Amino acid sequence: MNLREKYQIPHDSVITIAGTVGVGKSTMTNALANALNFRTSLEKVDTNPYLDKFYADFERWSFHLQIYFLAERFKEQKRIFEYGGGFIQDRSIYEDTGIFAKMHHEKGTMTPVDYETYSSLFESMVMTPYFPHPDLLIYLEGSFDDVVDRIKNRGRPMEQQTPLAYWQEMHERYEKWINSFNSCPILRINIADYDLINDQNAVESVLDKVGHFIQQSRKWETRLIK
Ligand SMILES: Nc1ncnc2c1ncn2[C@@H]1O[C@H](COP(=O)(O)OP(=O)(O)O)[C@@H](O)[C@H]1O
Ligand SMILES: Nc1ncnc2c1ncn2[C@H]1C[C@H](O)[C@@H](COP(=O)(O)O)O1
Repeated sequence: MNLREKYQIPHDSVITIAGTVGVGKSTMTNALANALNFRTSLEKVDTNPYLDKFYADFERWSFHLQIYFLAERFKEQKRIFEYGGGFIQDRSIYEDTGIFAKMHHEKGTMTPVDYETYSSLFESMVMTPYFPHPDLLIYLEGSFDDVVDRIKNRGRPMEQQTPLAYWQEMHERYEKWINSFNSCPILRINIADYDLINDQNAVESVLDKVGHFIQQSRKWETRLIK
């Protein structure tokens, strides 16, 4: 019996991993996809034509970057649909608007007109009955200090040059955002409770939680339909 069957995770599940920059989303995405034999939908940082420019000048590039991310995530959504699910997705589309666009708008690094244009595009593309939401959003949470250590250790130059206040603001916004998020079921996991890098068994403890959670959600759905 493979791990997907062992933990009763449906073969067509779409699981998205959310959380602040550096918390461990890509690591979790790869670990779960390997264990389940699922495909990954990863954020491609190296080929992003705006990201470096954005970190150097938020005001000039924030709108361009958000439009780029929206297009990329929609392309990925189409790919996931065409394969019929069985995906682990590195970051949800909801964070683009709920965290990044909102934060840059409120901090004055995205103009009100650009924010309005972006938000109306997002609303008409994503917040509709035609947009398939993931089966589960795994929210990774961790202390600010641990997250900053991980950003430092990873060493992406553009992130090293960004003031700590930016990451602090984002960390606080994530906590508020997840408390009011309701677009799909959420499973919260604290990064202090597992270690995917040094502990071979850690992925199975996550799969165990995911399996239980999906079974519970499906029971609730069945009761609601009846
Ligand atoms: N369990 C862990 N323990 C220690 N370091 C970790 C762990 N998980 C991830 N990391 C490291 O933290 C950094 C950020 O992880 P990453 O998965 O790239 O985060 P994200 O995709 O959320 O930005 C990477 O250098 C990664 O190797
Ligand atoms: N929507 C976004 N707006 C601004 N910056 C973003 C957005 N989505 C991702 N990013 C940045 C943050 C990081 O520097 C890289 C990759 O994110 P990560 O959380 O490390 O996977 O892109």
